[in-house]
Amino acid sequence: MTDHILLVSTDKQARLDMPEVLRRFGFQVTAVGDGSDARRLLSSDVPDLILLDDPWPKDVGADMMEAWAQDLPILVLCGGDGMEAALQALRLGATEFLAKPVDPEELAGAARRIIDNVLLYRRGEFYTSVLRHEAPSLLVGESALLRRLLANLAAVAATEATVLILGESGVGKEKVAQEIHRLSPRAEGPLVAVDCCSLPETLFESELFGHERGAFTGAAQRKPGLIEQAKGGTLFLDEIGEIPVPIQAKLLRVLETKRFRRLGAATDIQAEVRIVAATNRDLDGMAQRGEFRQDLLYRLNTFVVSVPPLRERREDIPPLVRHFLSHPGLSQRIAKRTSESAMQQLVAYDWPGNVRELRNIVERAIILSGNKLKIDSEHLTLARTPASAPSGGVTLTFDHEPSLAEIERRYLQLLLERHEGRRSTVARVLGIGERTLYRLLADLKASSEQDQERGVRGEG
Ligand SMILES: Nc1ncnc2c1ncn2[C@@H]1O[C@H](COP(=O)(O)OP(=O)(O)OP(=O)(O)O)[C@@H](O)[C@H]1O
Repeated sequence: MTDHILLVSTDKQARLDMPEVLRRFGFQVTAVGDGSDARRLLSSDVPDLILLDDPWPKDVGADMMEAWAQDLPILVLCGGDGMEAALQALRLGATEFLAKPVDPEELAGAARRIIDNVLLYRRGEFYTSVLRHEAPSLLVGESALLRRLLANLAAVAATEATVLILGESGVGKEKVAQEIHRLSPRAEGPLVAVDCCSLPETLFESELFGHERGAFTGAAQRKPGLIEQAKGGTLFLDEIGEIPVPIQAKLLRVLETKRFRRLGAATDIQAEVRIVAATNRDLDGMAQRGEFRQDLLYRLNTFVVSVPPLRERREDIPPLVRHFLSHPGLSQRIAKRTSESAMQQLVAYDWPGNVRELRNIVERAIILSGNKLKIDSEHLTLARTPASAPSGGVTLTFDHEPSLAEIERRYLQLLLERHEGRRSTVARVLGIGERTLYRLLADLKASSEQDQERGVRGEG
């Protein structure tokens, strides 16, 4: 197929001669004398290259050049004293320039090279995107809801839009963030995940934005923050509802201006990141109570992805079970299957702890079934559904006089089991914030690692 060049030149003689020369090298050329003719032609036909002759027409402004350069390669021909024009053209996105007078062969050679390069680049882009999309999704499942979710993810991944992921605890919000990153043009860059719940409030700012040397006592070195570490990639802010209000204002500035400042710095830095955030909290309610900035919420709401709870997409349960059974970390390298009745039980269960709970149950069943190939109902330790779960009293029994710390630990374990690890619910029952609960859980984890006795011995 003949490659098509659009020549834009105010020089009438050039509009006659140059197409003649280029045609000899196998190009098809259309010549126009001003920007409006060029625009008209571009609205109906897409050339492979724009050849822009200096001095270019008065009605070809910077905006027009930039718009052209977005879609098409531009080769600029500049006069002996036209260096300034050439540089400006390059700044606006032109691909290359040649100084006049141009040797016909050199001109044809440059045009051919540029067109071929663009084609190669576009092919590369196409196949990369095909491969990326054809690689199995990180999100396992076959339900219509999940397929719709994946289609939304693919659409938003291609853009730079900020995404807010909503959903119950354990539903797969972090997996969704990973999938957005994987499908995005930033996939080669880093994905930096920040658990806003676990970052102590005092460290939050310096961790996120970094600090200069001497910014505060103990800041012996300049330290880039997580935003900088995510440069060229994606910054995933998990549990964004936990961000302290003063930091929310600074984060809003990053979203609005793409700029931020290290602690103790005098100048701004460009934030070259795409931000994806997630929460299981009701940010609207928080905003109404003044716990979350309305303007930040407004910014985050640009594109909202809601991940449905597992009980609303039960078709995903069998493929997820198979996925976890074949997970090398979990399967102990035995290809296990579930009995029909076990699978039926799993599909019928309500999964208040969502996919995380399913994963835990499968993990436990793998262990409990020992060397048996088949996982049966007896290996499933499904909790009582919330409807049948005790809602009121609690009895903790000890075979000795417990310390206060022991009682606290046991009670936390009980509540976690009862509420399927849903931190927000447990925090509400205890009347504390999720951040405080997180700290208690970290202590619990540390002490239960030392404690060989597992599980809850007493309950109401
Ligand atoms: N569709 C899925 N396919 C495969 N694994 C999944 C899927 N959804 C969730 N998981 C797995 O379930 C577990 C919980 O998922 P994840 O951590 O993404 O949930 P979350 O919604 O971010 O939880 P939280 O609200 O507690 O932060 C992880 O082990 C994750 O790999």
